[in-house]
This record gives sequence, C-alpha cells and structure tokens, in this order.
Amino acid sequence: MSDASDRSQKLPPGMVIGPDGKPCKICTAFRNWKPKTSTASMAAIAAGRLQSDQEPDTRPAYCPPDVEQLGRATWTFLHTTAAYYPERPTPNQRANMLNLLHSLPILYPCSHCASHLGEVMKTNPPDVSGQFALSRWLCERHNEVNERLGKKLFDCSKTDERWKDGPPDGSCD
Ligand SMILES: Cc1cc2nc3c(=O)[nH]c(=O)nc-3n(C[C@H](O)[C@H](O)[C@H](O)COP(=O)(O)OP(=O)(O)OC[C@H]3O[C@@H](n4cnc5c(N)ncnc54)[C@H](O)[C@@H]3O)c2cc1C
Repeated sequence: MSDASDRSQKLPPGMVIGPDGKPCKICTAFRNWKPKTSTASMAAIAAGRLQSDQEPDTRPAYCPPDVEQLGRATWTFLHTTAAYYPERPTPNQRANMLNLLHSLPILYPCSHCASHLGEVMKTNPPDVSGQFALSRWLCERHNEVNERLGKKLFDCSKTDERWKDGPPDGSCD
C-alpha cells in the first residue's frame, strides 16, 4: 500500500488532505481536526465543570480560522461587495471585480474549495455587468457549494431582499 493511501486509511472522518498529500488544516472543519477531547476540556471534565458530551466545538479566538469560519467570512465579504457594486459599473470597476473573482481560485487558502470554484468558473464565468447580475451569479455559486455540502439552498430571487430595510421594528440602523 502506498504512503498516501496508508495515511488516508488512518484519517479521522472529515479530515481533508491538501495538494501536498498532508492533512490540510484550513480545508478541514475544526470539529474534524481537533483531538476528540482537548487537554483543557479534560481538565474541565475532571473538575466537574463540563460533561464529556458538552465539549465546546468552537475554536479559541487565537487560532486561525477553519474552513467554515473562513467560508462564512468570505461569503459575507463577497455578497456584501456585490450588494454595493454599481448597477452600471465603469469598465474599470468591471475589470477590478473580475480581478477579485479570478484571483479566488488561485489565492483562496482552502485548496479543494479553490479548485472547485476554478472549475465552476470555467463553465459559468462571473457576470460583472451590474449589481443585480453579480449578486445573482454569486448566489448561484454559493448554492452550488451548499448543494455539495448537503445544505439548504438559498432562494436566489430573494438575494437583494437581504439588503433592503427590514420591518419598522427590525431596523439595522
Ligand atoms: C468560494 C468558496 C468555496 C467553498 N467551498 C467549500 C468546499 O468545497 N467544501 C467545504 O467544506 N466548504 C467550502 N466553503 C465553505 C462553505 O461554503 C461554508 O462557508 C461553511 O461550510 C460555513 O457554512 P455556514 O452554514 O455557516 O454558512 P455559509 O454557507 O458560509 O453562508 C453564510 C450565510 O450566507 C447566507 N447564504 C447561504 N447561501 C446563500 C446564497 N446562495 N446566497 C446568498 N446568501 C447565502 C445564509 O444566511 C448563511 O447563513 C467554501 C467557501 C467559499 C467562499
């Protein structure tokens, strides 16, 4: 058996292997990466402050983001940027937006996320013609990831509603 397949046999479920053949931290959700019970949690369980089935699944603030935190932050950035993109962008604004989107499959730290996005962008090039079209394009790309991960799909016809004023008692101001 090769080293790589030998290694993958021993991997915990959910652990992702990076392009270098090693476990990829930024590609893996923290709950699949961390040891089942951390030293701090074992101490808390021993001291009676935590039940063994109550171990928190959140990362300490000093740790780098995992695939989920990075994903949430990136989608927030991308959807917000699209929402503030002009309906009639100048050629320069279009070029800058294209640069931003085309750099993701190269620079996004989660390697398998980046390569999926790169593949998808070959058949569905970014539509930077205006705010509505761009928001829709991003919503559809986000839904493709949602679908791959078995998550609920977002209704892309409602993308812009997220940015409209809420009810009088639900203001974001
Ligand atoms: C480009 C990219 C590729 C990714 N690829 C992978 C991958 O291959 N494997 C992997 O495990 N993770 C991947 N991720 C991370 C993944 O998409 C999620 O961000 C992560 O799993 C956390 O999910 P979440 O349920 O908290 O909500 P997220 O999917 O991060 O969404 C955040 C919020 O956005 C809203 N939302 C959901 N869907 C849409 C939509 N279609 N349009 C507009 N708003 C929406 C919802 O309010 C949701 O709560 C990728 C992230 C990015 C940015």
